[in-house]
Formats: sequence, structure tokens, C-alpha cells
Amino acid sequence: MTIAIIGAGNMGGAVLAGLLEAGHSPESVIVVEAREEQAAALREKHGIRTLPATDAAAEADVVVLAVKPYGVVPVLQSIASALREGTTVVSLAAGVPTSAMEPAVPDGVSVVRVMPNTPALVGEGMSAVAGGAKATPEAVAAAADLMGAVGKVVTVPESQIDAVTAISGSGPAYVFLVAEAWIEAGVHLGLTRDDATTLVIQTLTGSAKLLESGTHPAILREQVTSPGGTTAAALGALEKGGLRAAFLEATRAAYVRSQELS
Ligand SMILES: NC(=O)C1=CN([C@@H]2O[C@H](COP(=O)(O)OP(=O)(O)OC[C@H]3O[C@@H](n4cnc5c(N)ncnc54)[C@H](O)[C@@H]3O)[C@@H](O)[C@H]2O)C=CC1
Ligand SMILES: O=C(O)[C@@H]1CCC=N1
Repeated sequence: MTIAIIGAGNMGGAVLAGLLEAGHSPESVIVVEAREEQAAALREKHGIRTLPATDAAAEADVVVLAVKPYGVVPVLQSIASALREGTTVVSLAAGVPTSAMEPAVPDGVSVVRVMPNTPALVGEGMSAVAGGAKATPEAVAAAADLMGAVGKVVTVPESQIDAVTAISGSGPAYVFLVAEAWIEAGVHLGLTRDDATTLVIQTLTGSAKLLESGTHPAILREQVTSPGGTTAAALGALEKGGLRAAFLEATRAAYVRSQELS
């Protein structure tokens, strides 16, 4: 199977690295990248080919679109005549519905929309996959397989992609903001910035692993919370500060913004 990646920045670059790591041969992956310096660096690092978009599209069984959202439809229009029947187009772009992409491709080409997130850069991504109206089940499965190279995958109806964007697409930024605030809080308490950073990152990593064990978050939280103790004092302050309400509001804002962008 030949995979063409159009746009090898953060997301496209992560998918490229994940595919090669998962055992795809460099000969089976073609990159289309507007920045020649980046294209040359990827050729050098991975031994892959870079080609003009139409040449890559003509060879590909799967075309991954990882350009900025405004570039998606123009790129599809520019490669449409080169796409063969049976090709799958997988778009990673936020806010571009399959209904906007499907008119740009010939009949017999499946369009699948994916919402990934940046931990894909380290093989720990979370992607949701949604097939367009004309996508075959095989095409949806191929997209899920592709994103499986850089993390976990769920399949959802496209109507839920805005909610996915609000939860996992934008989600890493929520964690990074919390980490930033938490580290600064440690510095306020007199820790060195290095120590505070180590304490926070390892606490996040260890807690994420405990969550992965499948125990409900409320039970894990109770295990940390002695009656009348330090955690109870901190949690009381977080509740008073409106943490839960802030999460509801934040994700609602991302959801609404995702709908607006579409
Ligand atoms: N960064 C994020 O957290 C997420 C990004 N996405 C989506 O992924 C897509 C890519 O985002 P990033 O990787 O962050 O952007 P980026 O700016 O890092 O990468 C885009 C790449 O496409 C290249 N490019 C632009 N036009 C091109 C063209 N016509 N032909 C070939 N290459 C072209 C650019 O040179 C650049 O390397 C966007 O549509 C975004 O909505 C989706 C979910 C999360
Ligand atoms: O902020 C954004 O619009 C994109 C979508 C999900 C993550 N980044």
C-alpha cells in the first residue's frame, strides 16, 4: 500500500514517523511538502521520496492531507484529476467537513475525516475517525489503521467530531496549561523550577498510568484524599475556584468554535 502525506509539519511529520516506526517501508511512503528545506530534511532522515502533489496522488492508495484547514479543498482540487478510483483521502484538518471535501474528488474516491492530537508526535496520539457519506467501510478501516501507527483510535459519526475536537483535539493544551500553573505554584512554595517541573511531570505521568489501569477517577482521587488532610484542603479550594464548571465551559467553548469553523 502506497501512502502519500501532503503537508509534513507537526501532524503530517508525526504520521510519517509513526508509519515508518510501525514497519511501513520508506519506499511505500511519499511526502509532498511545500517547504523544500523540510522536504530535504525528511528525505535525508527517513529515506522517503518527495514528489509534486499530482505525482504522489497518482501513485497513492491513501492520501493523507495534513495541511492547514484553508489549504484542504484547494489541494484536493489540484490533485483531483490524478486520484484513482478506490483511493482513500484522509484529512486531519480541523473544521473541514467531508461534505466540503467530497465535491472536490472524483466518484469512487473515499473521504475520511480524522481528528488527531499532538501526542501523536510521541506515538501516544488520540484520533477519532469518521467516514464521509461516500466512504467505504474499507476506507474507514484503512484510516483507523493508519492513525493506529501514532496512538489510539476510535471511530465516531462525523456529527461528533466537534465534540472530539473539544475533548481530545484541543485537550493536550488543557494539560499543558495545568502543568504550567502547577509548576509555578511549586516555585511559589519555594521549590526550584527544575524540581517543581520534575515533580509535576512525574505526577502527571504516574497518574495517567493509574488512570489507564481502568479504575474510576473518583476512586483514584479518594485513595489520595485522607479525611481532613492536605488533599481535601486542596480539592476544596479547586471546587471553590470552579474547576468543574471551568472544564464544562472550556470544552463547550471549543465545541462551539469547532462548529463555527466548519
Ligand atoms: N496541531 C494540532 O494540535 C492539530 C492539528 N490538526 C490539523 O492538522 C493539520 C496540520 O496542522 P499542523 O501539522 O499543526 O500544521 P503545520 O503548519 O505544522 O504543518 C503544515 C505543513 O503543510 C505544509 N504545506 C502547506 N501547504 C502545502 C501544500 N499545498 N502542499 C504541500 N505542503 C504544504 C507546510 O509547509 C507545513 O509543513 C491542520 O489542518 C490542523 O487543523 C488537527 C488536530 C490537532
Ligand atoms: O486549535 C485548533 O483549532 C486545532 C484543533 C484541535 C487542536 N488544534
